[in-house]
Amino acid sequence: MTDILNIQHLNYKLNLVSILADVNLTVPTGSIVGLLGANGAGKTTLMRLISGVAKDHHNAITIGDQTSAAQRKQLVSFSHQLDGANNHARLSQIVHDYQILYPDFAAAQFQELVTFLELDLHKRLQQLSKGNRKKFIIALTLARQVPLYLLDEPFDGIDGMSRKKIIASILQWKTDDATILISDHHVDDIANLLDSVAVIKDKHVVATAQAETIREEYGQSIEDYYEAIYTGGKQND
Ligand SMILES: Nc1ncnc2c1ncn2[C@@H]1O[C@H](COP(=O)(O)OP(=O)(O)OP(=O)(O)O)[C@@H](O)[C@H]1O
Repeated sequence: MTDILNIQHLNYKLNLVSILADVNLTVPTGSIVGLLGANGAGKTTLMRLISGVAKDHHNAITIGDQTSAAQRKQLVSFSHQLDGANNHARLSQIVHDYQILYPDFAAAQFQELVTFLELDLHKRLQQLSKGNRKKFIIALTLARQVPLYLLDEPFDGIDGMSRKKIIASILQWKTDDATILISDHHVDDIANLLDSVAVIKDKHVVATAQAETIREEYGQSIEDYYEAIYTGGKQND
């Protein structure tokens, strides 16, 4: 199996402070990988770097065979939380702008996601509950036709029913070739979705493992595996 994402010796500083140090990670095409780490571990920063929103000055990140940020942006759909969006805008307007920005946006697939997630596109962004805002972000993110999707804490603060719907939508709309990197600190939420995990701690990826290996060889749940790393242990495939 080929790797869609390859990160070699990635270092990243903000205001002279080291945020990520010597991060190495490969992600096989078609897999769903959990990027796990405590608050402040660097998950969002890593996703910003992968997507090209934040600058990796040393070309340490390769997607497909592309290392430049401009090229990588075309290959990644990143759930960037709509921070820059106009809160007064109707969802339909935001979708329209998104379509112009991303020619790979599949309108029919987006419409299916909207129906499935029961979103009302006539509403304004500011009228959405936290959960519905998350659902809207998921629908926008998954509607792009790209090899790599980055979902940054898609379940943060949302109820169990909505979580199940979002998980179902991820599974239903994921094609075999699509790869998903999904960050979370509540491992329970995503454990059943994952093919493998990568754990970030102390500025780097300290452990990677297949979900099957964790369960069958280590005899652990993904949550136990993750917690053991955070309380001192360290394991790699
Ligand atoms: N603009 C910034 N300036 C300085 N430090 C920053 C900035 N943004 C993030 N950081 C620091 O970078 C580190 C990683 O933050 P990041 O948001 O990537 O973590 P995270 O794993 O996504 O956390 P969470 O689970 O809480 O969202 C943190 O220590 C944070 O304080």
